[in-house]
Amino acid sequence: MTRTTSGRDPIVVVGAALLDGGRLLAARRSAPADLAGRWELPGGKVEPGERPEDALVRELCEELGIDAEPVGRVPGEYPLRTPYVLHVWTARLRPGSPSPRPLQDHDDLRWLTPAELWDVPWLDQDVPAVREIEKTFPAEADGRAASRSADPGGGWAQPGW
Ligand SMILES: Nc1nc2c([nH]c(=O)n2[C@H]2C[C@H](O)[C@@H](COP(=O)(O)OP(=O)(O)OP(=O)(O)O)O2)c(=O)[nH]1
Repeated sequence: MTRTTSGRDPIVVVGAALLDGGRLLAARRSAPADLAGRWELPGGKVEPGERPEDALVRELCEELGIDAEPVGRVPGEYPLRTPYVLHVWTARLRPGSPSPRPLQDHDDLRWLTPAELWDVPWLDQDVPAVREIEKTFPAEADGRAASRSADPGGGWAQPGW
């Protein structure tokens, strides 16, 4: 899946905060060598003319074999290596979807509870995005409601978290 953009426009990589039962899916990269062994949000590059939500669904199907539904955009734009920037979307499994499997780009998957969120070595560039996800992780899932700063006015829905 190779593509270019004209000029110096950034290329958007969509990453999924895939949530199920109050847990977040983390994926361990198997390639390239400089990223292998570190954990990321599954997803990939948006094709020219493709809607980010569609890219997310496509990438999650290709990489994990799942049928996912985007829920909403996590605030922020996170710089990766030039010319890429990471946009994060919350997502959930559609009813009847297979469970995720590491079909390409990854060699391990973990469902993380809020308490386990920092148990994996995330890619350095993903840490700010994971911090943003953490703000709206379901408070009821770990009993730390008072310490969280969910932003119901932020414009992204959280059903199913
Ligand atoms: N999907 C994803 N990629 C990330 C994250 N953090 C990060 O630095 N990247 C980098 C790795 C890659 O250089 C680039 C996205 O590559 P990719 O391999 O996931 O995307 P893709 O499937 O569309 O790529 P391709 O191999 O088909 O060309 O962004 C992340 O959290 N999720």
